[in-house]
Amino acid sequence: MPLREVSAAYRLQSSDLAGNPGQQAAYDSTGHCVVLAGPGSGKTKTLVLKLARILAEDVRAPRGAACITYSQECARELTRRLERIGLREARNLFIGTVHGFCLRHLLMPYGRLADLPVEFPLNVATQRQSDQILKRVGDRLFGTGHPHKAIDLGRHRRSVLDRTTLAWRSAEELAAWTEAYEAELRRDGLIDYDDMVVFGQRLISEHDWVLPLVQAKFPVLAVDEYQDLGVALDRIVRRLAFQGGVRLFAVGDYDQSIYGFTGADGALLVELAERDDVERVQLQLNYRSASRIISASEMALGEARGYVASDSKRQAVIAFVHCNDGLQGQAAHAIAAIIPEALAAKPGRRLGDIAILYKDFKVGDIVAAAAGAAGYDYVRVDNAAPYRKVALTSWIEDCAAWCAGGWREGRPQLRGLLDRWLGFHRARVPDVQARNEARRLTELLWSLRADAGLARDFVASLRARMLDALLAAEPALGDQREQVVRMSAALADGGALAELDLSSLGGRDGSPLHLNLLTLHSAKGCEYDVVIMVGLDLGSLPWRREAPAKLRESRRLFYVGLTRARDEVHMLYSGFVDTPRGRMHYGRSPFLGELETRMSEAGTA
Ligand SMILES: Nc1ncnc2c1ncn2[C@@H]1O[C@H](COP(=O)(O)OP(=O)(O)OP(=O)(O)O)[C@@H](O)[C@H]1O
Repeated sequence: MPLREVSAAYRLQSSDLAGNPGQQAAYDSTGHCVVLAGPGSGKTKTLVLKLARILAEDVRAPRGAACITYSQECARELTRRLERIGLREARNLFIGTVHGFCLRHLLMPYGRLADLPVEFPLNVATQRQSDQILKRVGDRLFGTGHPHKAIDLGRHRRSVLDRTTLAWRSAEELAAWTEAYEAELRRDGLIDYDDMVVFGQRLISEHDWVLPLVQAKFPVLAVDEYQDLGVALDRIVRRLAFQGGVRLFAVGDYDQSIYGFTGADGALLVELAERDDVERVQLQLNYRSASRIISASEMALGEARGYVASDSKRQAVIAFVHCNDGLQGQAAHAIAAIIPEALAAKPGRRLGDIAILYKDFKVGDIVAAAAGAAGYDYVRVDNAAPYRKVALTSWIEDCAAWCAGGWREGRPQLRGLLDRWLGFHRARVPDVQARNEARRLTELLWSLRADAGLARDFVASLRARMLDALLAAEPALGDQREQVVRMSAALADGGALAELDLSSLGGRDGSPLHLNLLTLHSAKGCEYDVVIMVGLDLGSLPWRREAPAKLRESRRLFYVGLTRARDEVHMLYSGFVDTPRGRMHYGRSPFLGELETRMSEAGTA
């Protein structure tokens, strides 16, 4: 794409980098480059602009770039940021999760040619199917009520890729459980989510012929949030970059590594950056947070990183708030006192600038009930949300945003919606069919434009007229279909989102009018003026008697929460937790005590 086609927004944003030597060095890099930097330092911004530059200057269509990140949420944020500077997902620009990349760009095109032990076309198990098989097999092997946990099986499976090693056999029962589970999946002709990455990795590692094919299509690979992407992706990246001639641009932050429990290992990022053939760039400036929040977050982490605020004069609120009536009281205080005050504190501040963060969906239920009772519209991202954000549900939400008025200003862009639609098809769609599908979808979306109306009618029309046919024809979308069905159920009479209107469905991601309720894990990569963390009690964050590695990860989770804030952080606690054995007065989170002491020693309390 010639540079002139890249937007004025690109030129404007890239000129920002000139004031920051680290960002500029990464932007000017010509070989493999890894950017290591703290929160709010502009890693993602640099990655987005660098990608635009590479596509404008170094790579010519039909060749392009693959941009991989941790979650669907992060992928969507990248898509949005790229769209803002005039780039959208296309045949030669993949933006998505590692699972999506492995499925669409490794297994679907090349899997048949390798002797992988799976059936084609690929049939992906729904979450429910894989949960059921896992339980059945576990009960058969170890008896009902056995102590082994699915989460441990998942971690073992993801972190030990070579099954001939001692490391695999060292957890004998988990290994046996995995093998029996996988055998049962295969008998049903299924693969699961983790299989996509494991088989993608095998394809890349064991078949030299795949490398030039991937390199021909994607001579550039960009990775965001590298610290959370795990062992399999790390192997894929190294093989493509150092043996396959693919140019790598990766960004990440070891201190924000919070997925060790799934098998991710932040040290892989650090090792990658230390290679002689990789240019390592370190960024020190934080554009997001006021300087008191930056120094408090380093104190919370217990490591001096020397990060500096881009604007040293900004004021911050850092509050430790004791609510003596438990989580309900914390949620009520956040809603009734903190939010109205925060809204009044800055002209133009809206609900979308505020987030309440918590450990898990059970706390989310309590917070959501309080927000709902106060009449606040909110968007909730946790395991109890009515449906999970997967590529298809995100696409439906974006179509809703377009139909609810976004079409007037091209937000999101119609072309991007059409390209994503074509990307859901198993095989590359022939040009004639692609044009036909694009026309049909354009006509459909055009006819569904409305400034008002219920989201349920919109989703029903989209499904009936195009989506359900695709879902029936593409077994690889099995797990995504489940989420679409859950979305419809939530929008139906009596469902959790029964009254949702079209624009609210479209605004379920980053809407300025919705309060954000998220788990600490899902808040990664996000930023808000005001961050309210609830449930900061010992026995919750952290658990009591966590092993040292787990405790370090909990501390990093707390750090991630703090560093989402631009102006205000409110940390709520009660000094006790309610457990199945009753109320336990373990005290507040030790992270709070340490932070308060360090802040008062430093004179910043
Ligand atoms: N050179 C710059 N000049 C002005 N603002 C910038 C610059 N670089 C980044 N920013 C702004 O800083 C904020 C944080 O940027 P970004 O989200 O890219 O950081 P990050 O390092 O990816 O953060 P995190 O790791 O916490 O997700 C954004 O609002 C971004 O627009």
